[in-house]
Amino acid sequence: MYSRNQTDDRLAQPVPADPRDMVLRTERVNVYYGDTLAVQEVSMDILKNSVTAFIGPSGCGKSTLIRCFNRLNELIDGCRVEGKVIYRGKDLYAAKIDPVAVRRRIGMVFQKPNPFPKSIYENIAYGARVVGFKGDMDELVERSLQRSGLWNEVKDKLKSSGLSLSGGQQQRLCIARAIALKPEVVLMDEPASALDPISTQRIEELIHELKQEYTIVIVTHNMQQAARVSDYTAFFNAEAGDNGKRFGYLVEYDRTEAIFESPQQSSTKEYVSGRFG
Ligand SMILES: Nc1ncnc2c1ncn2[C@@H]1O[C@H](COP(=O)(O)OP(=O)(O)OP(=O)(O)O)[C@@H](O)[C@H]1O
Repeated sequence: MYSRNQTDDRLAQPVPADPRDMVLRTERVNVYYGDTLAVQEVSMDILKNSVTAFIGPSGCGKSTLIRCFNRLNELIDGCRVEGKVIYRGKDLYAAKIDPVAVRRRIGMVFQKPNPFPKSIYENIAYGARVVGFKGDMDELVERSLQRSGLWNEVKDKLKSSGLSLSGGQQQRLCIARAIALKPEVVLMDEPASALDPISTQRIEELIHELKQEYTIVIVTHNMQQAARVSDYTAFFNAEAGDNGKRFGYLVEYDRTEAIFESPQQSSTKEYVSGRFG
């Protein structure tokens, strides 16, 4: 499933041995906010049924890049993406591609749990109804809550508000909502950073289970978390351009073990050993 490859304009990095295992690819992606370059020339592949962690110092563009994978950046005024983002061989930004359909295939979980102000049941059912789900809704709700490890805690109060749950439960509800629509990819932007250690551990266990079925990309500030949950890790850094403004770029991308135990770049080594900055 994995090899390491280098071409002229790419860093040595994980590439799938079988092309069918490549879910997402960026080709020389630049992202701008207005005239300001935020992320420069990122070319990378995301491999199927794996967890890929994005790590790096604040402001290096991790969240900006992950939002390219489901076209969420275009909801931000003035944000512009250059280069190509390819999903399953198709250009995600082609004119004929519907961004809503993209977000159905490539779901997202955010740092702050954001359940709808509706019942636990409706948090799952609402989105399914909007996309025209015609199957057994009770079964879909139960299955999604089972998959996110929340069912036993909420099965007797499905009519209660999603907002009545604890932060960790709310985040698992958001994960249940994301997977109910059967995406292929789940993007997670610091999904546990607002949670206590026990809830964090549950989310990490869940990520581990979910990768059997889904491809997961996770932004995390927590290096131990990246080391625990991910198969591959991409380290980003930021530097100042000629105009003095900082932009982020991909420094090194490899199996997580290699990034933490034998990084090739000195800045990666400094970052993962905590001697950064
Ligand atoms: N909505 C926005 N409008 C303008 N600039 C933005 C916006 N979002 C991010 N930026 C800028 O883009 C750069 C990258 O930010 P981003 O949030 O992607 O980095 P990050 O690595 O995820 O940071 P953190 O770890 O602090 O969350 C930063 O300079 C940031 O100020």
